[in-house]
Amino acid sequence: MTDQTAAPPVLALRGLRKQFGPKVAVDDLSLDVPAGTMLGLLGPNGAGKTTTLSMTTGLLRPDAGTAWILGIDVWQNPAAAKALMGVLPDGIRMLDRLTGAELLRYTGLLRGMTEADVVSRTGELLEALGLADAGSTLVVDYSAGMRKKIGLACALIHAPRLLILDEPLEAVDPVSGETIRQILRAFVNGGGTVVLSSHVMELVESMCDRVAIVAEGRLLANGTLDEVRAGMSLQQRFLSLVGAHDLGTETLAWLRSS
Ligand SMILES: Nc1ncnc2c1ncn2[C@@H]1O[C@H](COP(=O)(O)OP(=O)(O)OP(=O)(O)O)[C@@H](O)[C@H]1O
Repeated sequence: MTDQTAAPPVLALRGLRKQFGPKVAVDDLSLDVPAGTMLGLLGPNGAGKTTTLSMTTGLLRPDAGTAWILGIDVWQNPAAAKALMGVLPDGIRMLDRLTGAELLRYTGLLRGMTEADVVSRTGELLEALGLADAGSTLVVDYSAGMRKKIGLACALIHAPRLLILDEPLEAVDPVSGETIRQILRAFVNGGGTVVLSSHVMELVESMCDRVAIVAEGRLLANGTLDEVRAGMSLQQRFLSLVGAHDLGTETLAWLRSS
């Protein structure tokens, strides 16, 4: 692990804000992510996680504020900032008329990699992620979990400094999930930095050393896993911050058979 106190943050978000019509999706959000750490971004549905990550990765222009990757302003110098990061977006259409291998090749060449590196890394990534037999299958014919894995492979192929992953283990089977955990741990142990969003508390608790919790576009907690948990489980802490939704006894009473 790198010395987190001395090194400048790999990712710095400052005053990010985004409004859709009357809805403020992200409201004055600032956050630092130190080098060599894995941050779990948590929040209930509609909290603003995807909107935050989209503004961080150059996909969605903020109304105010900006994001810096290793000191480079994503919105002033997008090409340089994007070269440093690998991104697994949520719900963005891939070029799914390509095969898995073609998609990786296209991504690698677009990233300026040499042909030889693209070929060797494509083979390694397909093998590591259990997609070796599906390398010549069109991505449109992949299952949801396979699409997630090929998306992750695309994010990794150019060996970025920062990975930004929206729900990286969603729809992924347990065997592949463990492989992805190992890949991400090795990436962080090698000095890389990861920001991932998830709804799975056990995933965040077992993998992340830092946690940020957002609700209604605002940052409610941010720090090391132990700081944020404050002596509770992450689930308890999350519910105490976000507010548990307690169903009354009469709600959905018609579902009871007797
Ligand atoms: N393009 C858009 N147009 C209008 N409203 C949007 C748009 N994108 C997001 N929103 C709204 O902004 C809010 C935050 O959405 P966002 O997708 O960032 O939440 P999230 O935390 O990623 O949610 P989830 O966990 O359900 O994926 C929601 O109220 C959503 O309806």
